[in-house]
Amino acid sequence: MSRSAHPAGPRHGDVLPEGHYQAPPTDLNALDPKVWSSTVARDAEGVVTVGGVDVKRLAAEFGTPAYVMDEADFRARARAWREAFGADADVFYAGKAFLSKAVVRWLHEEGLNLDVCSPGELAVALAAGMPPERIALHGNNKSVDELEHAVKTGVGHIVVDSYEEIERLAAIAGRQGVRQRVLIRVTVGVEAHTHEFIATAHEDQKFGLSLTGGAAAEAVRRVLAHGESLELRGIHSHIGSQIFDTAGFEVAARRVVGLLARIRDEHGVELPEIDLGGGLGIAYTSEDDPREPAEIAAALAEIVRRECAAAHLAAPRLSVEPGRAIVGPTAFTLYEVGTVKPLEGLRTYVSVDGGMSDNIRTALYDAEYTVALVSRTSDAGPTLVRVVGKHCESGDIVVRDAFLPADLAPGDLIAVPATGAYCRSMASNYNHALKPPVLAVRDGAARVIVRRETEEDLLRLDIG
Ligand SMILES: Cc1ncc(COP(=O)(O)O)c(C=O)c1O
Ligand SMILES: N[C@@H](CCCC[NH3+])C(=O)O
Repeated sequence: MSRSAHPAGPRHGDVLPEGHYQAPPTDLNALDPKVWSSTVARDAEGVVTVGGVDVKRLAAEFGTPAYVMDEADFRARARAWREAFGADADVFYAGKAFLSKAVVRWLHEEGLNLDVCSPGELAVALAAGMPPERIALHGNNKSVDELEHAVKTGVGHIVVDSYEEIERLAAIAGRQGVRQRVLIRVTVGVEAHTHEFIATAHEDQKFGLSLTGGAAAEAVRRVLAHGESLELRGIHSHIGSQIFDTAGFEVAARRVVGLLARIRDEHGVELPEIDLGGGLGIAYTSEDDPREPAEIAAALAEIVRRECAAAHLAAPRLSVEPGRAIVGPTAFTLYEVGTVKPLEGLRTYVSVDGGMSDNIRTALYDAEYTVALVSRTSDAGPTLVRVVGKHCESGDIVVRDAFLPADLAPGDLIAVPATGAYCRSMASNYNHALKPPVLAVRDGAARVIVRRETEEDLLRLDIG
């Protein structure tokens, strides 16, 4: 995802390096099904509809900016993951990607489990009725209070991430008279980003206990030593984000299974579970080619089966934690165009009524998005645009370089697809922006599942 040709991006009229920047689309009115959710279409007037509701109606009724979530698409993706992994594996949706009570209910109904990584996420999960035993708790610095609450709640398992946490949790479970199920998060020395992975390069980060450095083995000893209050169920690894192939998972699985074999040899215990985490990629632009859940599930199951057979271990139960791959493609962000500022010889700056407060990923990760005019079609030719927000930052960019029709005008509605993951969940109140609502659309009806913030919401926290 590097942009080496021009640090500032392409200029209008540039010959763009092939495969590096998004090329001008042949049809600006077309909506690539790779990046738009499955019910998105244009009606006879050319207005984009989702779940049978047109975006002009959504904007009129609920205002902009708004995250628009395609409920049928979300459910279908969740179900596809569940079915792909089958009865011998568990799918834990990673709530950090996006969580709300409605989403928890959909997940529950579709038979998925939930990974939470904070007391806030746990509260939403419980408020929406997710059975505690189907919740896993993550985090690299869980407080005593958080652990006490999680154990009391009866969460299915806790993924421990440090020696301190093992000692704290053992004491807490002991006091509560329960035997808490735990997985140990290990650092497998694999850093995976899209097509590449760099073995051993990922030791230097805050998550997990190092396999190569021996910390993982020591954590195993410590958890087993607390056998009365802690039940060691398995090993957890998570290798990165927006990954398109399974090569990194293959290395991770081999190393995790290697640890399982050592645990059997040293402690005489065969652990029944391994969790390979999340990180599977989605299409943000037409150039991305994610793999289907069935293909990923088959590949991961085969990797684990092969590695276990080689180590003469019975294959443990596998779990995965996809977040982005389920929720990312299910939503787009709907904006109204406020200003259109052509910069001669460069590009046209299109200002929308949101920005880095509703999508920080472009500024934070140099993430790539695409954009479309959705309130009408246009026969005008493509013009190179940068979609920017209304914040006091020159880095307040939503879509760095894309093409929109040259007749784009204030009042038009544009939408950025694939914003279901890590956009609302990472939204901020910078410049006292009000976080946009999340709308769920299905079968011709739209409803608010997370309401728009109000100035009263902001002022309520401000104790003058
Ligand atoms: C432990 C863990 N599990 C699951 C996920 C979900 O990742 P993604 O949304 O990329 O699938 C993350 C986030 O990267 C994570 O840290
Ligand atoms: N938040 C990141 C990924 C990190 C997820 C949590 N470990 C993103 O938007 O891509």
